[in-house]
Amino acid sequence: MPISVAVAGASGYAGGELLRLLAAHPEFEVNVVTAHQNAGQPLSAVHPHLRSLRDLVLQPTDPAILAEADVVFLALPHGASGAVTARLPEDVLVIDCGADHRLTDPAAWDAFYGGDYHGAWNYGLPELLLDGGATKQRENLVGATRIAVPGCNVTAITLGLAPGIAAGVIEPNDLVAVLAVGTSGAGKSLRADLLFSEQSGSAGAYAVGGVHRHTPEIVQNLQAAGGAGVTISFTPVLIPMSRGILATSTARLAPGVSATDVREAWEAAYAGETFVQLLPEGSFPRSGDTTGANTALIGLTVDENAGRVVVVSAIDNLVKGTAGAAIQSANLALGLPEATGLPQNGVAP
Ligand SMILES: NC(=O)C1=CN([C@@H]2O[C@H](COP(=O)(O)OP(=O)(O)OC[C@H]3O[C@@H](n4cnc5c(N)ncnc54)[C@H](OP(=O)(O)O)[C@@H]3O)[C@@H](O)[C@H]2O)C=CC1
Ligand SMILES: CC(=O)N[C@@H](CCC(=O)OP(=O)(O)O)C(=O)O
Repeated sequence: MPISVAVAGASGYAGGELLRLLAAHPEFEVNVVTAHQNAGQPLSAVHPHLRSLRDLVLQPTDPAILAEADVVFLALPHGASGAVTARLPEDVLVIDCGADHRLTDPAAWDAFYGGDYHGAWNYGLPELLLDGGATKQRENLVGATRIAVPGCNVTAITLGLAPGIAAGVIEPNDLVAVLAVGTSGAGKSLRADLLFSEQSGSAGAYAVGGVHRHTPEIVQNLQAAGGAGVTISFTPVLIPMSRGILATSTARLAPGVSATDVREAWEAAYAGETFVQLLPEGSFPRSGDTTGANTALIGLTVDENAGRVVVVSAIDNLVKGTAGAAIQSANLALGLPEATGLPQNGVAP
């Protein structure tokens, strides 16, 4: 018997990517898709690329409709999922791609989001190192019934820096990250600043100066990895590409640490991981190397003059940054092999 799945927010970018991956998953069957303004439309009207699901019709995002499924994926705007999740039965596995259940600190929620705080859920980043690398987050996901998927910028930076924090080879209090990000990260809703004529041929920083709402989530993750007193200055730069994130993160070397120690820390962190891969010294990923894949690629070196570690991490924001992480976490929660239905290979060019 296939596992019955519902996707809320199915007309958006994250919802569409969930559906593309779920349609290729051998254990899941998508039976319910919901939307807001597009409710009543055939799915094929908003996602003409999803041919195998063309007979589905978008329904209103009503918890009673979603509760018909065994597994519910939510891809709703921030603040919209809390009210829905409160009305879903305990025995339904719920995976929220929004921010509503990511933060453990209500004060951080108030400061960066505002509105009702709905509490933190199990965090959907299986490869996240915990407690100095003693364990990883995947162990907490087995059997979970409520999972909060990370923000995409958060995933790129966390996977890049956590090994150095966990191993104590970088200083946690002087982290800097600058990210080139694609426009699909902003969602599908109409915004004048995202028009083709505004974006094409130009790059611009946004949420500059420690105000991006992903900041407390990154700090939360790196503290969980073992860093005390984590501070990070993080600046996203919107560039003219539809998908992808390329994060360049740097950190001061801890005293007495060599370049060999650094590489060994990252190698140990990701040895055996299917979806997080460290590239050889001298190789750095391009965001396009991960397009369509649930893969994070990491390039690493030490800038000896500056005394800093430089980590370049690439993900597809809609796959490892959202929909892929959601399905990887669902696989773990349900006791399925973690990589089931998830592509390691991307598309190129
Ligand atoms: N895009 C990305 O790269 C990433 C997104 N996420 C998260 O995933 C979630 C969805 O993002 P994304 O797909 O980009 O956004 P989109 O704007 O593309 O899609 C939003 C979806 O939510 C529906 N919706 C809008 N308003 C409401 C409402 N009030 N109640 C119920 N449904 C509503 C929309 O329906 P309709 O179109 O019919 O109005 C649409 O299906 C967000 O929480 C986002 O932060 C997380 C990581 C990365
Ligand atoms: C281009 C752009 O606007 N990108 C978004 C990324 C959104 C994301 O990663 O996810 P959540 O919204 O779920 O946190 C941003 O920087 O806020």
